[in-house]
Amino acid sequence: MKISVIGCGYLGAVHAASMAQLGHDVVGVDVDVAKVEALASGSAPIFEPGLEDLLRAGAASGRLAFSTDAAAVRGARVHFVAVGTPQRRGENAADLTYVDAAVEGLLPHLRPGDLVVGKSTVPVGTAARLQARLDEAGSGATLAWNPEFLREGFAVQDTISPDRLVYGVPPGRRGEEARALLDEVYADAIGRDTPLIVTDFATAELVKVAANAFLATKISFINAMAEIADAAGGDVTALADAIGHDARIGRRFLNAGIGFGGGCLPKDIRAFAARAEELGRGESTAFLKEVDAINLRRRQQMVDMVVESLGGVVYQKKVAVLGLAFKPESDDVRDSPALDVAVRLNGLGAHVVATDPAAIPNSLRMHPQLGFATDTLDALRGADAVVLVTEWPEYRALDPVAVGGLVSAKLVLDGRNVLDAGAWRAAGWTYRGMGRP
Ligand SMILES: NC(=O)C1=CN([C@@H]2O[C@H](COP(=O)(O)OP(=O)(O)OC[C@H]3O[C@@H](n4cnc5c(N)ncnc54)[C@H](O)[C@@H]3O)[C@@H](O)[C@H]2O)C=CC1
Ligand SMILES: O=C(O)[C@H]1O[C@H](OP(=O)(O)OP(=O)(O)OC[C@H]2O[C@@H](n3ccc(=O)[nH]c3=O)[C@H](O)[C@@H]2O)[C@H](O)[C@@H](O)[C@@H]1O
Repeated sequence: MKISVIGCGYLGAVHAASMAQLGHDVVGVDVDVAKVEALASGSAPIFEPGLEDLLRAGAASGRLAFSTDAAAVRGARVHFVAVGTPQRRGENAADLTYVDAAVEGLLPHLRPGDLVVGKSTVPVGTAARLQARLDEAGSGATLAWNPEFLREGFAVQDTISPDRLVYGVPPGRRGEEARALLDEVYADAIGRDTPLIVTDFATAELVKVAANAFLATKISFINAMAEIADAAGGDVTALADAIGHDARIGRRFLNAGIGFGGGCLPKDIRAFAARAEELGRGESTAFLKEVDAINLRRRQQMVDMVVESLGGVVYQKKVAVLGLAFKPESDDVRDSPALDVAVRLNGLGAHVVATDPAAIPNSLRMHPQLGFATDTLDALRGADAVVLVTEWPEYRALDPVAVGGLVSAKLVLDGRNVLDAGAWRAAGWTYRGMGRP
């Protein structure tokens, strides 16, 4: 099937390349010229494991193309909208201007029977409004909402073999046709056991924000427990292991530390709460404000721990910051807790030398005032404190004995609770985690 993907960022680039991998003829459209040039030449503009291989394979097969020209979508039967829905400046609500512009840009090129599929994360009510716009313009096209649950770092595998699919479709015959087209799109992605939920627009939109709100709540819950463990002298890691054995709770997303970031969880819970307020149901999502508040204060708690461990003064102390991306296996620094900690320490006058396997270029663009080292050992050399804030495998694997000889003081602060405290202490280090004795 011929497919177009509007918006080729973290979501759209992977979606386009994966759809080509599944055998479709795909054109990706983006307004960013540099991004389109990179994608068209088979080079990934973002760090995402496996993406570059798919881009090359897609180009070689002739089934994957990219363009800045909206008219390139002509002839496609299904059009995925994957543009950004960032937080509106100075507000909590989502900015829908890109989604609206993408749909307006599609209108002149749609043929009756085409399917426009929303993938972006939007406030509930958006799909109904966009279907009305398609109808009012006389496009003859149908809208479906097919939220995306991929995780950065696993985006390709999550797209090629999703753990579930959700279709929000209009009622009646149009909905049946939409479902049939989406089934065709995903025919090779769906295993026999892949759960498929076919529902209305509002439910599909809500499933997405509810999922992210639940994940964010789980993380803030365990971070609140970490605060109590710190005050009472308990170990949040053992606590998470213990409660995680209860299958009703589960161990995943119970890792305490400096909290969640990225281009989605933080802005999605804020937009959800803002939309609930518009619907007169602000009290139903009031807890999300607490989830956000717990999350945001973890960053300062980490900074306070560094200051305290350095005797109250960080001015001109060399602090090696391990990690900048909001999570490992990504170069994404949108709302990154790790980068935030580095910036706050720098603001206090510390001589920050930050390192990250993938996120230095994005961090440098946003915060050129920070010091950077591409080599981990260079970052560690002469450090008065080592602060681990993104749990890349190479940082978890550091040998405390070997790196002990590089630093000025053997002080390590583990913002992700991933280091073996016993091994670091045995090598002569002062180790401090978050919510660990
Ligand atoms: N990043 C992720 O892991 C996931 C993101 N999402 C959602 O997907 C949406 C996109 O997110 P990201 O890919 O992370 O954002 P992004 O910022 O990386 O990508 C958005 C892309 O859309 C392009 N764009 C903007 N207006 C356009 C237009 N009118 N025509 C063509 N292209 C246009 C931008 O140039 C940019 O390349 C958001 O709603 C997000 O919440 C959902 C699941 C996963
Ligand atoms: O809507 C989205 O964009 C996506 O948002 C998240 O995916 P992602 O942002 O890629 O990353 P996660 O793995 O969810 O991690 C988010 C943040 O939570 C933090 N985290 C995660 C787990 C944990 O136990 N503790 C914790 O602090 C991570 O370090 C990271 O900063 C969701 O997991 C995806 O399902 C969703 O599609």
